[in-house]
Amino acid sequence: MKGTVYKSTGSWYTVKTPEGVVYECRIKGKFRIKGIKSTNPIAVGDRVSFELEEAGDETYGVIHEIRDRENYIVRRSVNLSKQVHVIAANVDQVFLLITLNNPKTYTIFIDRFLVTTEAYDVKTVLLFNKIDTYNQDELAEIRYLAELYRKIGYTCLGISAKEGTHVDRVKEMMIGKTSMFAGNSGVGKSTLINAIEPSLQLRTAEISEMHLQGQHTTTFAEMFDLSFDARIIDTPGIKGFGLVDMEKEEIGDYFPEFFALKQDCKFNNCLHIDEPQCAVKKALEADEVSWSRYKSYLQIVSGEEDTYRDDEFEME
Ligand SMILES: Nc1nc2c(ncn2[C@@H]2O[C@H](COP(=O)(O)OP(=O)(O)OP(=O)(O)O)[C@@H](O)[C@H]2O)c(=O)[nH]1
Ligand SMILES: [Zn+2]
Repeated sequence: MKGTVYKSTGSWYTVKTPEGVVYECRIKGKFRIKGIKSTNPIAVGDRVSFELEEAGDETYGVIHEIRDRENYIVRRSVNLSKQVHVIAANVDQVFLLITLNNPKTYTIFIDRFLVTTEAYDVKTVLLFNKIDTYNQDELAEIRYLAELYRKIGYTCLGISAKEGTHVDRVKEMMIGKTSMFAGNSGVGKSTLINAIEPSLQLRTAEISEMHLQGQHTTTFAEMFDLSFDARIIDTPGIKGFGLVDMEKEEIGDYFPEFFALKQDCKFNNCLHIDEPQCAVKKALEADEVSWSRYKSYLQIVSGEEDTYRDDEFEME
């Protein structure tokens, strides 16, 4: 039998067949996924094959095969330095929620996020939320940012999760796909998800209670079917994604507008910093590449940790 993993608790996996039948499954033997060392062999979103087994009067599935992943997103493991935790696999798109204030989303945060999703090969849509609260100047700033990222190739949309503005357009983009929602705490992820599917009560309250107690309980991702042929993967408490070891030379490739110019740089391993005849620097001087993007790039290449970085990229 074949199915998709909707939930995992570590030892049990909830698997749903294409017909919509749900089975609790275990794993048989060891699974090694090429190229990564992860604490969990199977993640939410994985497509698996399993066989049913009987134990007394209980029936459960035994997973014996996992299909190649289209992509996957990881979080660095806090305790085991080289190991990562796979948050989700086979993600069609991530919606990154951005607000100008309450809370402020920094462009370095957006750019770091986009580098990670580019590296994971996951499509990202930028949603500028809370447009109902902005004055003319702030709206102009949103328009400027949206234009900047649109030019690079990212879909951008201004929304109000609270008032429902453009929520229909977000829903349209979700049809037939598996989506995730990310962004700083307080940008409106839960409000948006509730506007998209009011019947879906996500674990928001549960998480804030956890915060109050100051516990760092491991929270697991979970996939939900929505009422309009769409799926979401809910990952409580995750604002951004962790990135596994990336070479300096690689980072520029995850800035699509830099990557497009790279072939015109004199050196094919150009870091676009001090090298002569660099096409990216030339484009920068000509205002064809954004300075704010370039600044983010320099910061990421230098390995500088911003003060808020670890918070942003780990579990809360
Ligand atoms: N005015 C306005 N307020 C909004 C909008 N979206 C969310 N909010 C408010 O912003 C606050 C935070 O929203 P949440 O949906 O809890 O944010 P979140 O991203 O889920 O936050 P975490 O659970 O901490 O990650 C709430 O008070 C919401 O009512 C919006 O479009 N306009
Ligand atoms: Zn260059």
